[in-house]
Amino acid sequence: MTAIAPVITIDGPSGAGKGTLCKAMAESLQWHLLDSGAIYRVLALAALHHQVDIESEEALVPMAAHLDVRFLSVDGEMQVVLEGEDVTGEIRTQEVSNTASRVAAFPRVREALLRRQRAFREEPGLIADGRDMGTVVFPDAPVKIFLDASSEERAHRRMLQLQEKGFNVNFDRLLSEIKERDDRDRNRAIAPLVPAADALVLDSTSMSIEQVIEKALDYARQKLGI
Ligand SMILES: Nc1ncnc2c1ncn2[C@@H]1O[C@H](COP(=O)(O)OP(=O)(O)OP(=O)(O)O)[C@@H](O)[C@H]1O
Ligand SMILES: Nc1ccn([C@@H]2O[C@H](COP(=O)(O)O)[C@@H](O)[C@H]2O)c(=O)n1
Repeated sequence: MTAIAPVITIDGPSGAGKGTLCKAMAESLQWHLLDSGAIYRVLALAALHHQVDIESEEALVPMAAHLDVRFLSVDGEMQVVLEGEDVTGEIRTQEVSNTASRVAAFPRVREALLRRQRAFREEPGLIADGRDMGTVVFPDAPVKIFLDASSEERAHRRMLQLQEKGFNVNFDRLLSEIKERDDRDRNRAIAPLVPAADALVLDSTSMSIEQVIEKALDYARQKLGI
């Protein structure tokens, strides 16, 4: 029998620090990385580019099934190529974030993207970042972490991140967008954002990035016996 590669799932709401944690864990363990949110973002961008009705599940499903996307690693950073075009920056806009969470609410869209996500599971192991990694995509993962933080702290982190990139941002607007996206992700009928029953819930509101990484790595190593 072939051994199946282990997976560490990191789920949680927007801005909790999942991407930062996953990148650090993948580097430390030298494992593969899946940014599942980027897949939903690419689908949203493709729909916007091709003027596909984002309210139509019927129209989105074939797009999801045939998405021409490649994830490349360039100098240790993920580069996203959609239909031959580098869209790494474009998938991070507010418009794409909001569209992604709308298209992600359709059951058949999620179904169409399942196999693509599971294909990332390769030796020596996978760190999977998302909303339903531990509950739906990799329910058999030996290590599951649900990373949380208050919505105010997450909006504050996002504000600093955008300011560092030179954007002029409004805290109240960011907070309300975060709450709106959380609400949609938590209350959708399929694969809602909830901690898996066997996940370690980590509230990072008052933790530094370094503390979160240390705690998550200690937990994973102890569970995996490595
Ligand atoms: N514990 C922490 N304390 C302070 N800032 C943090 C912490 N963790 C992450 N950050 C910062 O918060 C911002 C958002 O983090 P990150 O992109 O990792 O979140 P995310 O959960 O992946 O968000 P999304 O789901 O929207 O992609 C980044 O600028 C990151 O450096
Ligand atoms: N497993 C996932 C991952 C993401 N989504 C949806 O995509 C949006 C963007 O995700 P980011 O992690 O890049 O912020 C997110 O708001 C979710 O609606 C998802 O449903 N499942």
